Amino acid sequence: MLPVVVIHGGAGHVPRDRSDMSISGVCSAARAAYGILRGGGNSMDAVVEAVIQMENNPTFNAGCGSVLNVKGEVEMDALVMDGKTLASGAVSAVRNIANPIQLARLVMDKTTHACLTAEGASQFARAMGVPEVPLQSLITEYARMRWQKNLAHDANPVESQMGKMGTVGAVAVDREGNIACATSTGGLLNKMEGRVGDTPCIGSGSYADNNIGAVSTTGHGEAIMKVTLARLILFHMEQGQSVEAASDLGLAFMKSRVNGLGGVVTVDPQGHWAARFSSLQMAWAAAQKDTLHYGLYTGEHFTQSIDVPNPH
Ligand SMILES: NC(=O)C[C@H](N)C(=O)O
Repeated sequence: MLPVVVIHGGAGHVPRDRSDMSISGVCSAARAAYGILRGGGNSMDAVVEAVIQMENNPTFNAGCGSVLNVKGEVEMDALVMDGKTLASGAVSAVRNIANPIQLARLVMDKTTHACLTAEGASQFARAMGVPEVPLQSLITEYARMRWQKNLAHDANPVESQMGKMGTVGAVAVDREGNIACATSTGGLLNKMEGRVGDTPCIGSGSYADNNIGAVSTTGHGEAIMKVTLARLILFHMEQGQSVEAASDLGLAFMKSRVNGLGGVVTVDPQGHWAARFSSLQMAWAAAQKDTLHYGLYTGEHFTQSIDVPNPH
């Protein structure tokens, strides 16, 4: 069953004209991550590579393409976790960086801390030689249009949040049985300056433990934090539930208890995997045994050989 990688491109509602781009984005990321695993690479390198690809893809709400805060600026959150040691690294409210997931990994590898935020994170990035990029290079026309639309008096903030949630994440198990996860986001549209969501919070935005499995989450961050969704799902797995049942139990609890919608990708140490969501859609892809799996709507599950070019 090993190795395996599972990717999401955010829970929410993907407008029809953007759905092909979302599917091809998650499939490319899954293919790249699986290439690393198939070549004997480790799960941490695989999930970070997958997330970098999606941060660089303007289709997703992470890196370039991030949604804008109320001031029209980009502030991003990211987290990585290593299931072997339970080491983790996160950054929150970072600006002017193309790949927050790389900075999160540097926090894990090069500091004794678990999370750096805002200006302190920028200073650390400079010290590590991570190049600064202009704010404008992270802002797409689409993100600006949605920001402006949402400032209008008659805007429906709930509806537009669900319009594009687009956070990205990946979980993987490598040949050695080591498990890792990575999640990255621009957060919620028109959020307050300084708002930190679930993504950089261990146990909410993701969690990985070689003994249990890993989960990367997406959806309404405040709801995800209330139920610590990633760890909740792993708790159900510890109690003997399958990856699929545990994911559904966690998402159902979040819906019934705090009225929150979202989605997850989940793996266990044997390589069983699931991509589940309570939102209308979630672009997802998985790669295992040289087969690419992907879907967007509830119940959708397409497969093809990993060596055949992207479906869209
Ligand atoms: N798109 C998302 O998944 C949003 C993210 N969970 C946040 O609230 O920051």
